[in-house]
Amino acid sequence: MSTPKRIYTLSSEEAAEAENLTLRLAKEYSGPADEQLLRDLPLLAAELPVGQRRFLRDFALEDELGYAVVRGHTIDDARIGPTPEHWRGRPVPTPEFAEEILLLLHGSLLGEPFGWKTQQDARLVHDIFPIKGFETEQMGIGSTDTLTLHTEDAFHPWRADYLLLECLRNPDKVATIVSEPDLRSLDADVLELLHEPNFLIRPDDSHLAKHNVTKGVDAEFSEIDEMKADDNRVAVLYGSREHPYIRIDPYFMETPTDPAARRALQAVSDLLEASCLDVALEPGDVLIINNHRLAHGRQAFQARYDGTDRWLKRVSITTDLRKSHERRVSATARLI
Ligand SMILES: NC(=[NH2+])NCCC[C@H](N)C(=O)O
Ligand SMILES: O=C(O)CCC(=O)C(=O)O
Ligand SMILES: [Fe+2]
Repeated sequence: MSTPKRIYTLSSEEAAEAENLTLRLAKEYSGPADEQLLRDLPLLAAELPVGQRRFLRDFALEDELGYAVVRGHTIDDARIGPTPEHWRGRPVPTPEFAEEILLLLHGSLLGEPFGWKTQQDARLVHDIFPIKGFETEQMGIGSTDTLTLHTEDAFHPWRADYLLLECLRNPDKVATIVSEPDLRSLDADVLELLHEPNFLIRPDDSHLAKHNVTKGVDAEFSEIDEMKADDNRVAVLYGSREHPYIRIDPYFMETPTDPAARRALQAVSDLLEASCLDVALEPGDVLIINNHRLAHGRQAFQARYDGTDRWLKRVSITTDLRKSHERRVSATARLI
């Protein structure tokens, strides 16, 4: 048994290898949703430096840590160009296609990338940067308010197993917040209630029709609407009793009417808040989140809106495409 490692820093030779690989692939494929690229990803990932690949595999298999960082990729600031004003209306491929490929390659060592028909107009690789007019929103595109702690897409049974965030720029060192609570510190009765289906987690606002192009996706948005009002109670903790997994987004959860369940949710929320750490991503960092263990968020900041804003890329990874089979149009389709 090796102890899990938190960070892998590439040597300059490894960074050059990874960069050459992604620049080459960016010329060979048409965009992040290129069917052939998605088929080829695991084969292509075999060309990434072996140390980095082993690090990701250890992280996944040990399943101990909530997050890990691969640091030291080269980001060509001039090539990627200014931080866009919006994720809509970008060219395909974008100038940062090589960086999107890098993120997808990391993901393919952990599982299969997928996207939501109800989020960022069904794009597979998401942009996270501040957008004018959304400053106070509880979405990745907000800024002036702390993005509260959450499991990514906590409301959904097919949510990601891993969430990957890649930093393209972050001049003000705005921190991503990570919280890896020691759940064993909770009282036994609280733990018991959290392991039972007592809780309502609602879809977050990024899945609302008003934030997306809705053409042809009516059924999916209706389903999101239904999920905002249904009575599908779920457990916040699951898996082993000794080292449980967690699924939580207090901001988008209903306050339980039962006083004991309410206290249990408050206790785990307080523990999450007390377990927070800041991780300020640097350009070239890939943050790998175990979405069954980590709650994450982001510190508040002041957007610049001058092309130099913080800019991350995000992709969701599943270890089991099959569970969403009914929703995907073909065996290899990635949108659910
Ligand atoms: N507590 C929260 N703010 N939850 C929602 C998280 C933001 C959401 N994942 C987005 O894409 O923007
Ligand atoms: O901006 C960050 O560091 C995290 C963003 C995030 O959690 C999200 O967009 O869901
Ligand atoms: Fe998130």
